[in-house]
Amino acid sequence: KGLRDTEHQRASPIPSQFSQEERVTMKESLKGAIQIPTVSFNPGEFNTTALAEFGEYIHKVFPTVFRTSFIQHEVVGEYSHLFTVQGSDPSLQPYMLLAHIDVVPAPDQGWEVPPFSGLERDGFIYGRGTLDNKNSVMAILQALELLLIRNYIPRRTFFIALGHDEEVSGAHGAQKISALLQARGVQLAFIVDEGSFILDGFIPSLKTPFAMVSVSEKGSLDLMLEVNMTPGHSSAPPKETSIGILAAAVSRLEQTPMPNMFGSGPLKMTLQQLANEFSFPANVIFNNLWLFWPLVSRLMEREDITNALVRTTTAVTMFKAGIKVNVIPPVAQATVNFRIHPAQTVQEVLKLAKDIVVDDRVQFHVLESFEPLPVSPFDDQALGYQLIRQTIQSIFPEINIVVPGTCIAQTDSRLYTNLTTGIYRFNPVYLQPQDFRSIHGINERISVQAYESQVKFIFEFIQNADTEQRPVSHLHEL
Ligand SMILES: CCCCCCCCCCCCCCCCCC(=O)N[C@@H](Cc1ccccc1)C(=O)O
Ligand SMILES: [Zn+2]
Ligand SMILES: [Zn+2]
Repeated sequence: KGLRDTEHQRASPIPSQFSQEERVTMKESLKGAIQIPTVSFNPGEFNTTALAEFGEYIHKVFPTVFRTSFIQHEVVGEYSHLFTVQGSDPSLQPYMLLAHIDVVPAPDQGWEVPPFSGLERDGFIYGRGTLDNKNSVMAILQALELLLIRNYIPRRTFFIALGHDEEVSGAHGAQKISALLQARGVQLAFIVDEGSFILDGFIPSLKTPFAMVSVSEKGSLDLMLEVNMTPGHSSAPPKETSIGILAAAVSRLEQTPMPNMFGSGPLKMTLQQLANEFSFPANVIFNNLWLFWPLVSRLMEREDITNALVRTTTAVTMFKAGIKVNVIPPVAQATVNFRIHPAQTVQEVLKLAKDIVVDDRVQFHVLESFEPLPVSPFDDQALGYQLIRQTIQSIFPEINIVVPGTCIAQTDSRLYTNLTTGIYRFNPVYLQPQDFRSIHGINERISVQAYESQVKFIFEFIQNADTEQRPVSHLHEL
């Protein structure tokens, strides 16, 4: 089901066709963005020189955006950017496009080309940020630049928010932009952010790619486990040390997965909507989840990515202990990162963790926590969701299916729940499992053609958001 334009729409939308010169310019602009190492290392620890340079760079490559009278540009939290694109029709509720300009570190080791070179090879642009998330930063501004050059004047106001510290929490960027807009009394129809893709090859029995728009997002709990014991000489050790006790505790956590929550949250809906895309007999199984759910829930546990969709995951990420080879260690500390399933809460996961460890000598310290995000509407009336569907249909006509999903990581959009209930996480880019591993990994890359499609998608999306919408019963009628 989807939305269809009415006769009130613009007489002729501007076609998403770009000249050869524009196509070369847009890919070169992306390469230039990749070459600026806007790395976030730790909360509050960024490459500020690169972030400042990035601010100057976007002025240089998108001059029309910066000189257009109905666009207001503000720098927030020193390095984040907020654009207000004032529409001509104040009766239409504004929306917001999100992306982030920072990237995770990328040591050269293992890369085919240096990670901040932005080199093009065999039709791909390589580098840190090509998928996460400078592709979106640049595609949003590029699409707007091209629309403005074609004298487009939007009807619906929209915001573009580019955070500079998403990779380390968003506290200085997204959170400040969110507070600023709230103080201005802004309420948004919807937000579109990173967090999902057109997925290809993630489910073995599903051969056709499908678009998954994440309508929810997992929460998180960072727990520090600590054991304190009396130090002493290693020549006469006690039966148990702080390291041994803590190692046993984290091992119990690793060996005892959190409960499988299949059936709660959006996953069941995702699979039901995908059911007819599977070949026999998987199509029968997914069409009859009421009968086969025990089998499906076990199948989902087999792969790490699908396992992350059915439960709260447990990852032991840091371990610190010991001060000298012949000293019984006084303290041992370990950090565990839980990603919380949308049907659970931080408190429930904390209790489950304590019930698994059951050792009074282990202290629990909550470092950071964030509840899972509520499910955004994805029905016929959900403007943001339907605009994404409509634009997918136009730019990727080969994609027959768009499904609601859950983002297994966290995005800046979680900091904007005060402004809207419609938060959609979707990048209009094909993603295969090896591409997924390149995000925060090595050899992150995007094809030139995929980047062009992303620009086209946003170019059409902005125009689609300006058309009057009314529900229609079937997507293929569009
Ligand atoms: C039935 C469908 C099965 C297919 C499922 C396939 C799922 C693959 C989707 C890939 C999604 C990739 C999402 C990328 C976004 C990454 C965002 C990110 O890394 N965020 C950080 C944010 C953060 C949070 C807290 C502290 C520091 C940073 C994260 O760690 O979550
Ligand atoms: Zn990202
Ligand atoms: Zn990331």
